[in-house]
Amino acid sequence: MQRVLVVEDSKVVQQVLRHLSAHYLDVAVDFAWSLAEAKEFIAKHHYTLALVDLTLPDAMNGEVVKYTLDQAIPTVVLTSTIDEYKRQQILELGVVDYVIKDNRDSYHYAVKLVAQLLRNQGCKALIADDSRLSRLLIKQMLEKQLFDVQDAHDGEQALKILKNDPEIKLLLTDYAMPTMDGFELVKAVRNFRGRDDLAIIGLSGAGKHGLSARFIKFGANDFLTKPFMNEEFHCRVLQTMEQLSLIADIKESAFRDDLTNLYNRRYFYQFAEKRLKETSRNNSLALLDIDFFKAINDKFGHEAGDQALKQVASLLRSSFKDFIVARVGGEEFAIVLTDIDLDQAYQLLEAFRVRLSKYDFVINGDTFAITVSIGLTKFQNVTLTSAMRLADKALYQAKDQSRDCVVRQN
Ligand SMILES: Nc1nc2c(ncn2[C@@H]2O[C@H](COP(=O)(O)OP(=O)(O)OP(=O)(O)O)[C@@H](O)[C@H]2O)c(=O)[nH]1
Repeated sequence: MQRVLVVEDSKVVQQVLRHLSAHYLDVAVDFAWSLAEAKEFIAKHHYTLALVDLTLPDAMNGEVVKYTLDQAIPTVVLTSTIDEYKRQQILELGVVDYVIKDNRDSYHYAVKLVAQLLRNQGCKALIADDSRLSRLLIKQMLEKQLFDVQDAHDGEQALKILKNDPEIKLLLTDYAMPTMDGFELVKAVRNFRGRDDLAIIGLSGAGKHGLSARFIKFGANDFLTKPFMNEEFHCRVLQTMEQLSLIADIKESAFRDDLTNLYNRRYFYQFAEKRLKETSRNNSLALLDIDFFKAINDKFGHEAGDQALKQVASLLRSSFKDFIVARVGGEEFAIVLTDIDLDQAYQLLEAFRVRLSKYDFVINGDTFAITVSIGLTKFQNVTLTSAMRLADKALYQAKDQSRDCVVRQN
């Protein structure tokens, strides 16, 4: 579990940071007023990151920063003033970055920076550069941002690594390299990894006019000229990764059902088509429909009906953790059960049906029961249309029989 420590002695600033953390950080956050209190927290918990004020009543000269770094906690510094000397001092300590507290937006920036760093943790990055020293320096800078970093000494090696590891999310590539230069690499990579799936930042020495535009035209997300300042590097990488995260969030929410947060119909159809192409896998498809749902709406109100749908979704999610569950209609759900045979799928669905029928739905003080009818069919070597037709036919048979049952069609 990720955990963040914030150390700040101003009541007002701490309040603002609490508010922003609750909004942007989906992890446990502890707030300390002083170095002494920070030490107590650190003795009790493991922290992924610290956001600390440089000057505290019991640590006037940045001792808190030295302490968090000594404890191997990546640290972002908050400071009210900065001059070149102080900037050098802070950076030499080895902090991730510093934020100047000169307006309300700086707190916003600081918390969003922490949020992106948390997302970077465990995220894979690749450096392609023929200079060993350059690779080493960039590696250190990326590791400060919590990336898991690999490196390649030329374009060909980088391409091979990228082909074998779809989890790499960031590529930093130099322009001039033997065997395959940065442009060729970017062009080749874009054939199989899109801009919103892999971020690419082009790098090159100063004075190479026009390289930045060409890098971007070939498919890079951004460009940096060497030598770059620490702050510029961090800002560019963070902004690029933030864009990638935003696109991933938008894509994710486009595939989710608003009410239940299960996958929606659109996602289900895309996923199901993909799964059907993997002909060697043993799959089943189930369509599940709540019985007499209209009566629940009529008796307890539409709002209670919504709550009931949410609870059914939550039971489905916990019972079919290893499988894809989607809400495909008002009170209709689809499940693709992968890598198990039809008999095993039947047993799982039957167990769910019994579990649900015994569950007490308590909504606004009313307690009621819900049952479901389920149609099941094999999901292999068929078209999606015919599998859906078969599952639907089985579902109608279940409704015709007695409801509250599972019917399968081979
Ligand atoms: N509260 C709520 N109701 C919904 C939602 N989507 C669909 N419904 C209701 O679900 C009900 C479905 O009714 P029917 O198709 O007649 O089915 P049923 O009452 O479940 O009967 P059987 O399926 O035959 O057992 C309708 O009253 C819809 O208004 C929703 O998002 N929220």
